Parts: sequence; structure tokens; C-alpha cells
Amino acid sequence: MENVIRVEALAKVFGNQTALENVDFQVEKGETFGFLGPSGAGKTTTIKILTGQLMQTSGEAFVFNIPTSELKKGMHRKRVGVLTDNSGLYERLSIHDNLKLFCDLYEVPRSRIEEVLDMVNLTNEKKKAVSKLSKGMLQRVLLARTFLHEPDLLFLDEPTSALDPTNSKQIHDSLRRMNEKGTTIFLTTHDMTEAETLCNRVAFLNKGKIQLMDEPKKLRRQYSDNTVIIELKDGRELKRTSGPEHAQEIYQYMMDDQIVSIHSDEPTLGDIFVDITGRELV
Ligand SMILES: Nc1ncnc2c1ncn2[C@@H]1O[C@H](COP(=O)(O)OP(=O)(O)OP(=O)(O)O)[C@@H](O)[C@H]1O
Repeated sequence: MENVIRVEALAKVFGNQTALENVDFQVEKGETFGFLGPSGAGKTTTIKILTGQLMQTSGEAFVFNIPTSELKKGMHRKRVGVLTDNSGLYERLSIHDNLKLFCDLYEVPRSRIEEVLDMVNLTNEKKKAVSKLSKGMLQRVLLARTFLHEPDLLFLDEPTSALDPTNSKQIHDSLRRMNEKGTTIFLTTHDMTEAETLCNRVAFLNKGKIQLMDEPKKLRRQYSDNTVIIELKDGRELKRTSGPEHAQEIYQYMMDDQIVSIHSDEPTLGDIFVDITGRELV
């Protein structure tokens, strides 16, 4: 598989503060990769290094096999989209007029505007001035702007932070659509549900170090204690190990038509994070 991002022994020190220490990971073409961690873990620092806004103290970082320090110079810059919290939109202009300006800047045909507005579900709002938009709409305009030039790789720094569930869902849907079209996505978040629904793989970052990295499903299985929850019609919820030792009992509940549901008692990504770091993800 082709690597889009490769990071080796990456470290970043600010004065006497170590923000990243010996970080290694790779992101493959077509993946949605989640970089998860609490506040101050080093997520934004990593994005800044990968997008050429900050130089690492030591180690290597490559995007499209090019050292990130050289990204700004070449054509490769156009292959990357970055969503951060600095807006850079013209407040008095409409959504549509803002996107027109960015089309010209990126040398993208203006016909692309309708496509990206549709992707973020803002077609009906396109004449609204940016100053009149809600936080969620503004975030969707910023996302539409990053979609304009159809980047091969998208960096998203906490894209749904402090948004309501409807706006978050619309953003998730548009990210899925971009990913289906072939865009690789690197996403930071402390929202574990977001990570579970969007990411093929996640890395847990804590105090500048990667603690764990795998597919969400594999992590949940690995940390599961092999128990099942049996919900009965009389309202009881029983927790049993999933081996043969309880087969007879469960069979009897089935024969008595007592079972509402049986499901595995796997931990969430949030549970696993707290388990390995002893820290809540806030
Ligand atoms: N320019 C800077 N100068 C000094 N220290 C910095 C600078 N930027 C980041 N840091 C420190 O590096 C560490 C990692 O910060 P970073 O912003 O990467 O964390 P984060 O995981 O993105 O946090 P959050 O979720 O709050 O955005 C923190 O301790 C932070 O205080």
C-alpha cells in the first residue's frame, strides 16, 4: 500500500516543554486516520509539522514522500487541504462569493462551487453573508473551501469541536463522501464517537507519545473481557462470560422466550484510553 504520510522518531520541543517525543506512524492512501488525545497531547503540533507550518526539533516527517519542510515550495502544496480554526473568510461577502474568490486563488473552475456546497449541505444558504452564519454553518463553509481543489490529503484539526449533533453529522457525511472519492484524511479529535464512526485506524497520543495504534474494532476486541450482556423481558440485565459455561442458562432463557437482546460488552475507545493512560479525554 502507498504511504501518504510517514513520520519517524518525530520530536518537538518548545523551550523546556516537550510537545512530541519519538512519534512513529504511517498513513496509507485512502485511509481516514484518527489522531486522538486530550488537550495538550501534541495533536495540533503534529498537524503543523505535517503541513509545513512548524519545523520539528528532530526526526523525519514526509507527506507524499517529500520532507514536510519542502512542501510549501512545490506543486504538492495543492494536493493538500487544511481545516484549522482560523477562518480567513470575508465576513461581509456571501458564502458563494467567498468560494468564488478561493476558486480564483486555487485556479479551480467556478463550476466546482455548486458541487462543494452540495457536499456540505449549504446549497440553500449560499447567498447568506458569512457574518450571519452559525458556528456549525461557518465550519461547513470552511470545509467546503478545503474541498474546492479536490485535495488528495486533508488535515482536519478537531473539525466538529463544540458543534451540535446535526452539524457534526453533516460534517461526518461530507467527510465520508470525500474519502469515498479517494481523499486520505488525517483527523485530530477528542470525540471518541467521531473516531469510531469515521476512522479506519486511530492512534492514541498522550503527553506527546503514541500509546496505542490500530483499527477501532481490533482495539475494542483486544480490550474486551469476553463478556456478553443479556437483556431480559422482565427488565433484568445479566452479564455472563461468552464461553460454554453459561450456554445452558442462556439456552433456557431463549426457550422461555425471555431474551430482548444479547450483545458483547466491548469497551468504547474512551474506556480504553482511560484504561491505558489513567486520563480522561477532555
Ligand atoms: N508555540 C508554542 N510554544 C510553546 N509551547 C507550545 C507551543 N505550541 C504548543 N505548545 C505546547 O505543546 C504541547 C502540545 O500542544 P498542542 O497544541 O499540540 O496540543 P493538542 O493536543 O493539539 O491540544 P488541544 O486539544 O488543546 O488543541 C502543549 O503542552 C502546549 O502547551
